[in-house]
Formats: sequence, structure tokens, C-alpha cells
Amino acid sequence: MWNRFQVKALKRVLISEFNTWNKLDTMQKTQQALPRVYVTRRVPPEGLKILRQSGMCNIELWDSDDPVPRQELLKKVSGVDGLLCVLTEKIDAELLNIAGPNLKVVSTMSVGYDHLSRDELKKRGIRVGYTPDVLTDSVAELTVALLLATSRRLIEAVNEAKNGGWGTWRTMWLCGYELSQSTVGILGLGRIGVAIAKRLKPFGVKRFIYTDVAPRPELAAQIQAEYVSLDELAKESDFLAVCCALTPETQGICNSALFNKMKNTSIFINTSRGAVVNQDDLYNALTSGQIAGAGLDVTVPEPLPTDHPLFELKNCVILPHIASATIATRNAMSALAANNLLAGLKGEAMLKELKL
Ligand SMILES: O=C(O)C(=O)CO
Repeated sequence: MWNRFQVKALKRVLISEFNTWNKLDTMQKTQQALPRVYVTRRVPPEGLKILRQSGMCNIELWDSDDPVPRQELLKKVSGVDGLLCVLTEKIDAELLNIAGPNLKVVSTMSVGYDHLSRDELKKRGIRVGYTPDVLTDSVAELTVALLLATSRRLIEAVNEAKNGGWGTWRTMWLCGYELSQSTVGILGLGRIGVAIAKRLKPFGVKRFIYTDVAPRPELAAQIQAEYVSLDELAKESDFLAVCCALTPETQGICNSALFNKMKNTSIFINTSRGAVVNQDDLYNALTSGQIAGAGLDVTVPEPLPTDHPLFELKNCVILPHIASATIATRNAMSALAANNLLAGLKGEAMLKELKL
């Protein structure tokens, strides 16, 4: 027989157990009620921290540095409320149909949005976040580095020094082209084009010219750039930097018609998207001497197969799409993508929303 103290103690234990169980049950129910979010890549820590600390979504993560296989992605998006993706994921009608009507927001950790079917997203009323501005400086910096590496033949020079090609100082050996007194052309003047021009100006560039679908006087005024036609841009640029977004209008815009108008001393640089260039035409322009050199941070496909003919050319410098690859920038991109996603889930204004 229990005395009254034992009964009281047992009561206390039971009540406390009941409360704990109740709390857990409520927590579980709340968790189940939270929006479901699929993150298609191990994005940099800043973004993941923001998502986790928000406590406002259930996150499932493809915890890898490599892209999620398409079939796995299609399986995982079914029924999600939000999707945080990177530029390797094609967000098209097939995926959106499988995702279903819960999907309210797609947030891409990229400034480029050519991997998103904008019409399909718009049709379904899905909001889209992206990450402009935070990568402008790192992309501009890398563009300048690539331009100098190409025009001053740095990769060839390093290889010659390392591989015994360095005989003696020679008068015309490894001579390249200099920015001083040059004309720099920008195809697609936006924030990145302006940032590139600002960095190039101190090298003694004489003139900046640009082309776009229409003049952009406010941006152009920052760098005293002159609006010209695509033809003039090709003919007059000593250095031609491609900074436009990939759209149906810009796909393949850098083709033989453009290269044939360029000077045979010109350097062509692309840090936007590979598909704005017709790579066969570029190969011909480089091998025929129609242009002097090309620096590419982007190609079709990516990665470019190691046996691709462009890799055989000494006057073509190819980087593996690293323009925004600084630790600070990639963290800022992931933080912005996470904040865009959370704002979209809450139905609030995003920091950077793409107009569809
Ligand atoms: O953000 C983008 O679109 C990129 O290409 C990454 O540098």
C-alpha cells in the first residue's frame, strides 16, 4: 500500500511526463505544419544557417557539392513549398508539374536565370528570387584577371618558364596587347559591365563603348561610355567583354558575323554564359588569326570536355566558371538566396525578386 507522500510524488511525475509528451506532440505537429523546402545543393554555410535559424521551414538538403541527379530532384520536389536551387538545375514545366500547387517560391543562388523557365513560373504564380549585386565585384575582378591573363599571355608564359621554353630574353617573345590607349567594348551594359570598366580605367583605357538592346545613359555616365551598334562594337573594340544575360536574343550573338568584323589584334572575353558564343565560329576566328585571343570563364557544355579543340589553342584561356568564386561572395549569394526564399514563403517582399 502506497502512503500519501508516494502517491503525491507519483502524481507529480505523471503530470510532468504528460506535459513533456504534450510539448513534443505540439512541436511535432508544428514541424509537420511548417513549409517544406528542398535545397538542391550544399550551399555555403551562411545561407543554410539563415534557413535553419529561421525555424520557419522543414529543410531537406542535397548534401553534396555535385548536382542532384535529375530523377532524384524530380522525386524530392513533389509537394514542396519552396525550392532553393543553383544554376545547374533546370526549373522547367516538367519539374514544376511534379512539384505541384504547393510551390510558392523558387530562389536561385545565381544572378543568371537562364536555367529557369520564366513563362512556366509566371503561369503558376510562383515567385522567383535571385542574387544580383552581391557578386558584381568578384565577377568584375575575375573578368579583369582573365582579360590580362589572355592579353598578356600569362598561361603560355608560365608554361614556357616551367617547361624549359625560357631560353633567353628575346625582343618579341610572348608579346601581347596592352590596355593603355585602348578601346574597350562591353556587350550588355549592366552593373557588372560598369564594375569592369571602373577597374580597367586606371590601366589607361582611352575609350569605353557599349551596346545593348537600348542605350543605358545612367549606367554609361558612370564610365563615360558611348552607345554604339553591335557592328561598331565589333569593329572598334581592342578588348571586347561580353556581360549580357543569356536570352533568346543573345543566344549565339557572338558568331562569325561578329568575329569577322573584329580587329585581328582584338581580345574577346566572356564571363556571362557560354551559349552567347558560337564556339565553332570562335575556334575558327582564333585559328585563322581573325582575332588575337579569347578568355572564357563559361562554355557549352560545362564542364567543357578536356579533348575539346578550344583547349588545344594557346590563344584561348579557359576557366571553369569561377567568376563569382570568392568565399565572401559565395556566402553572400547563399545568404541572399536564403533570405529571398524565406520572404517568399512569408508572402513578403524579397530582397531581390526577379520580374517575370
Ligand atoms: O550567378 C551566376 O549566374 C553565375 O554564373 C555564378 O557566378
